[in-house]
Amino acid sequence: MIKKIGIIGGGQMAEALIKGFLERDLFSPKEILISEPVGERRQYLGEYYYIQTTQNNSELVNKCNLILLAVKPQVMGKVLEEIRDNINPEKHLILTIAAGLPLSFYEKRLPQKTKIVRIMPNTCALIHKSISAIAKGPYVSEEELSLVEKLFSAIGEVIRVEETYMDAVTALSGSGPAYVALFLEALTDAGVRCGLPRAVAEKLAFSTLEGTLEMIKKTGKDPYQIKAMVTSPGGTTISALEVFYKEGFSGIVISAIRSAFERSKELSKEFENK
Ligand SMILES: NC(=O)C1=CN([C@@H]2O[C@H](COP(=O)(O)OP(=O)(O)OC[C@H]3O[C@@H](n4cnc5c(N)ncnc54)[C@H](OP(=O)(O)O)[C@@H]3O)[C@@H](O)[C@H]2O)C=CC1
Ligand SMILES: O=C(O)[C@@H]1CCC=N1
Repeated sequence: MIKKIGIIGGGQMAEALIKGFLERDLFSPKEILISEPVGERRQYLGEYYYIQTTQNNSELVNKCNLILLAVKPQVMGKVLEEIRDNINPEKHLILTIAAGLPLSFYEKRLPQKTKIVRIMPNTCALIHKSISAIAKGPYVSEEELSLVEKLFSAIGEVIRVEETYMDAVTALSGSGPAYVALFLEALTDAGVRCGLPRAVAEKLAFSTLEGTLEMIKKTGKDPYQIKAMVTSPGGTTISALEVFYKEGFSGIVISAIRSAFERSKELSKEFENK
């Protein structure tokens, strides 16, 4: 059914997806066409992945029936204006990974009955460990949604959600790798503060995070139980936890993610008329 995928925007998420599609044999290089304005980047993508490249978005839409929009929300309005007249609702299935922009943003700018699926992956796509949430528009069939599920399985896990959850998904798992990286950085700095050489602190912090996640997965215990297992009466862990509780660690995490959630909602308003 899907003959060729056209990707608009050749940035880091697009590259992660291309890598996944090729590694899982979902497309051959000649079935992938990418549109990217920067010549150097186009050349890199073309030469490294042997895929076809263009700078012309409407030409890309004419040549492909599956279109993946991988540009920043700031330029999405302009891109939709460029491709609008080339979209055929019978032929095209549109996928978008842009943060914040609701399905209605695309519906307003594309021909009536265009089939659109909104997806929120994360950068762990680079190593096939993304979690991608997908939400479909009204004209997308079950078969088409299954196809999208299969495509995004190439870069990790896929979960179906209602569109109303997409801003929360973006705030939690879309932006999530940045929070985890920040926590790792803080753990490493803490080790350095306690006198460890940076390389040692980094190794301890990374392994601890990895081991804890693996242990939660393998034992089936929840984070509360794991925390209790580590916390000896009158010991070191409870001293640290006391500070986390006093300083409002969980409250900070919740407020930060709520802020990303609000920002995601704001984005659609900010770009509504662009
Ligand atoms: N980064 C992340 O972790 C995640 C990002 N997303 C979403 O994915 C989308 C892409 O993000 P990301 O890959 O990080 O961004 P990038 O900036 O890396 O990629 C976007 C690419 O689109 C190009 N571009 C700009 N204008 C046009 C145009 N008119 N036509 C074609 N291409 C164009 C940009 O070129 P130039 O550099 O010249 O502007 C750039 O190469 C965003 O909407 C983001 O919200 C979703 C989940 C996670
Ligand atoms: O920061 C952003 O807006 C994008 C969306 C999710 C991750 N990065």
